[in-house]
Amino acid sequence: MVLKMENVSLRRGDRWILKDINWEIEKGEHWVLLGLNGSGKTLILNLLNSYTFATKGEINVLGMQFGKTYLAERLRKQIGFVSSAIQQKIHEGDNAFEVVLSGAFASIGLYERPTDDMRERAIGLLEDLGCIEYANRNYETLSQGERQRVLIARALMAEPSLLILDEPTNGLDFIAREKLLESIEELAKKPDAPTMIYVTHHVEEILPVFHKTLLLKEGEVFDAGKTNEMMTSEQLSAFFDLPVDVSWHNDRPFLSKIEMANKRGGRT
Ligand SMILES: Nc1ncnc2c1ncn2[C@@H]1O[C@H](COP(=O)(O)OP(=O)(O)OP(=O)(O)O)[C@@H](O)[C@H]1O
Repeated sequence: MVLKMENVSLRRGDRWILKDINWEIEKGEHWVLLGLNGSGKTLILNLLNSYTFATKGEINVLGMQFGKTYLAERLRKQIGFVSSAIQQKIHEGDNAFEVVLSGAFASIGLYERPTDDMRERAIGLLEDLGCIEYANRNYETLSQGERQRVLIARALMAEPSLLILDEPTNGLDFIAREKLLESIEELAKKPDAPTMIYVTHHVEEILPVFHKTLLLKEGEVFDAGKTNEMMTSEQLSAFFDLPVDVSWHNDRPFLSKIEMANKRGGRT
């Protein structure tokens, strides 16, 4: 078991903004967390990041329970994060190599002296993610797509058991998005890959290696299970409260809205 959330709820004021979240992730699974804006995705990630604590319920990562402060540091190294929040914190002047190295210490910026093994690992990851040619460039000079690759390499430095990619294709053009998705797919297929959670609100970004999907709606689990069972026209029409049609191309789902005029004969 990699992650287990049991009846996790979060209250702010008199409102429950997460309600009874149950989610179990086994080793070797790759999951998508799909939800519309405001569905609670960031809240769940903040819980996993220990930025915030559950009002009710329990969270376990690799058998370690969250909320026990002495485990916070160890847990943080077990979970690799790629998110725009981290991107904004990267120090100006750090080059891509340094950004990747800092991942070994779960720090932003490099305060400790990296070992030769760490340097070698960082170079290997920069190569794997296709960013070795800009290893010496300052992070702030990189394009959005290049930055995301560097951040994924950084997140992998500490050899996490769980890697969370929070909307990694934000701000990427179509080509850059598809190229990044290709790299993520390659990464996920590796036998020593960490368990991955891909957080998105875009159905068409769901790669075939992400066999499991959790649908999050208004702070609650709408449904969770095999991706192909979640990605049906019927299921997603109920999820979005809107008649939609799911079609598959190259093992990836694509979503289109069903227009009222052809709704009668169009849906199966
Ligand atoms: N501190 C807070 N107090 C009250 N409500 C909050 C607080 N933090 C978040 N919320 C609410 O909880 C809901 C879920 O927010 P969250 O940011 O997790 O959504 P999200 O799924 O990440 O959306 P997006 O895709 O837009 O990033 C929203 O309605 C938000 O307004």
